[in-house]
Amino acid sequence: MNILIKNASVLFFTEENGYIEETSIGIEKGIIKHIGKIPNDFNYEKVIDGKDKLAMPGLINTHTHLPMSLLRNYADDMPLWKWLTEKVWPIENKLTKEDIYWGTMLSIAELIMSGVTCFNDMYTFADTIAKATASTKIRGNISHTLFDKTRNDNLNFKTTRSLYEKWHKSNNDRIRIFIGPHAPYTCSEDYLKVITNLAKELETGIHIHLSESLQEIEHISKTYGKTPVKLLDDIGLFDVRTLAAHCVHLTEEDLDILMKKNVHVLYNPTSNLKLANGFAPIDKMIKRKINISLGTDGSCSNNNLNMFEEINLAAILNKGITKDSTLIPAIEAVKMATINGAKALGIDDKVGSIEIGKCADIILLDLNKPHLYPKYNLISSIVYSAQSSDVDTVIVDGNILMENRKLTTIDLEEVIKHVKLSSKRLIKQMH
Ligand SMILES: CSC[C@H]1O[C@@H](n2cnc3c(O)ncnc32)[C@H](O)[C@@H]1O
Ligand SMILES: [Zn+2]
Repeated sequence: MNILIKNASVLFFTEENGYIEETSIGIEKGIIKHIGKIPNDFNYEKVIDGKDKLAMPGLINTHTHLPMSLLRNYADDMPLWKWLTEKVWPIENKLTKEDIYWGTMLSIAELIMSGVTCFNDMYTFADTIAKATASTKIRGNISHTLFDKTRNDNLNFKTTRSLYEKWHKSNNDRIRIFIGPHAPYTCSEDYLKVITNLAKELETGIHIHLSESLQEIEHISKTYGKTPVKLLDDIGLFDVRTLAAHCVHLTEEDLDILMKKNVHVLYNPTSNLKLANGFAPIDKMIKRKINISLGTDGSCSNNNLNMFEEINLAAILNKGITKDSTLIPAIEAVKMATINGAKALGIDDKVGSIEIGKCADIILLDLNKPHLYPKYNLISSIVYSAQSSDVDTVIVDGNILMENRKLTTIDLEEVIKHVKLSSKRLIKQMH
């Protein structure tokens, strides 16, 4: 369906900055074909009135565990290791394929309703996650989590290979498959080497948790006599595109390695705070021009998938930590949630900004809200004042997934019905 977004305030990026311009966007076969003057012969089936609307690139949530919304508010106020081993892993062992499906559907509904057009996920039953992604038409980068210590996985990579063959670049290239080793403390050195070779063979990337807690640093130092970053570098893992979630505890040498090897850091401020892991050295990463994108982590450690909260937190938290009010400027926080995520995933030629030739992954915010007046600076409005419920319309690949806050590809009542059944059964099984 061709769409005309007429006279909206539109957010554009420049290399160093960004600006807002009142203009129109013509979308043809899922692609942004026109910006500004729309040619008279442009045929469209749908007009979206841009009055009091801000059009911006869809948000990219670069670190999720979608099925974990089933575990929302199940395990709180605990440190990471206790949280994983005493609460999360025992209940995850009880999850069925159906639970995974409905938990994922619940998360995708939440993502779309809060302006996310693309996610980067890591979980088991990834084939089921891919099915939910395909049916809802959201864009998703998916990895099947691999462990060979602590928990056992299929060490022959059968699941990862078949996931890749079935889904990589499918659904008009909305779905891509990465390899997902869980972390340096749950995967052995040899296993990580084989994983690196698999990523090279499949020409895809790696999504991993890295240097998240002090306990991880101590454990890896005791086992290998080096930091987790140095361990992965020595293995050669960074020779393939690496998306590293958290990166809270880093030495200067670690930071230099991440910079040299173009590792993409997935920054999860809420999760880092809630699991009491600390503050990632974002200022030092910025100085080294390391690409930083934002993520929520799963809904059991956040406990929502609201990227507006992460944008706000990224901007204000780092000012407080460094006592430098210029760090991170509003536009930089917005880029972390959009174009930087696209760069991490290697799809910045397709999405992440509103430009002619890119896919139409666009969201519209309703500006006619008390907390968004006056409109002195709409980039500041996004970062310091907007709420996820201001998202009115969501377009992915030219498909309208939400209009006037109504989901078009998800029956939310049905999803909630199944989530209630799954959560009741799970809690019974745990007692
Ligand atoms: C079974 S697939 C993914 C695996 O990762 C666990 N997980 C979720 N959040 C975190 C985190 O912040 N650090 C480490 N591991 C995490 C999740 O519970 C799953 O077991
Ligand atoms: Zn995680």
